Amino acid sequence: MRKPIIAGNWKMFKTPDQAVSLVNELKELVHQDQVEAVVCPPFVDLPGVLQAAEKTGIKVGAQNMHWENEGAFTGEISPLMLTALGCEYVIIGHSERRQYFAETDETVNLKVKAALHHGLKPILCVGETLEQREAGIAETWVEGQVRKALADVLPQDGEQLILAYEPIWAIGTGKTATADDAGKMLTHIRGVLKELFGMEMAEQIRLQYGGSVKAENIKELMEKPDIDGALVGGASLKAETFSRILLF
Ligand SMILES: O=C(CO)COP(=O)(O)O
Repeated sequence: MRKPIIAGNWKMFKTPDQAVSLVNELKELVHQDQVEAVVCPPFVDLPGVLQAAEKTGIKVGAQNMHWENEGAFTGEISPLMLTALGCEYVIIGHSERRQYFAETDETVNLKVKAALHHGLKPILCVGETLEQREAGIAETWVEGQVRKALADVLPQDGEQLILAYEPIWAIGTGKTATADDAGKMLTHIRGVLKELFGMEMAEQIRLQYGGSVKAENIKELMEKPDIDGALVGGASLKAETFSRILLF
């Protein structure tokens, strides 16, 4: 049985103080362990959030990282730095990173491998544009992203992996993919994972949907057999809205 995992991607929102307040509010509202709750604040918020989240069951992740341990890479953060803080998760290959910061399938692959090597759980993001969906190539495109991101990843590392399908046209637009479309894509992705990692491992990997997830649509999404959770942007920025999603 895969434990549901719902993660909040706070993107470039919340100062350190605001981030700690949000976790404190959240922990008052959410007392359950049926769903794994993760928050992914900006880097500078991580120490405070990790401290506030301690012993609450709320897990913490970063939104990105470099693949090298250290080096002359101005402005970057390494996996060693994240593990030293006590981070458990790291989002990799979010479409905003691919679109605005020139991340490629190759760098995403390097980051996924580095995260696994350091014992960080990658939340690997994939998803198609509206043009690709309308051209009928969404499945082929997303499958290609999955295969390239996971090239040379060992099957036994599969259980650390979370994979999030986020159609770009559904992010921050209020347009959610229908539960049927999201479920269908994630079933397709699990099929690819079966081929890459074997049936048994693929059945353990948790798959998320992301893109305008809110309290009103989470239940229907979670009813799909291959949707094990969600990656939530806007609605994760308020304790009230995020807790309603977590308590779906
Ligand atoms: O990009 C997302 C999460 O990573 C989704 O963002 P929204 O929930 O704001 O659409």
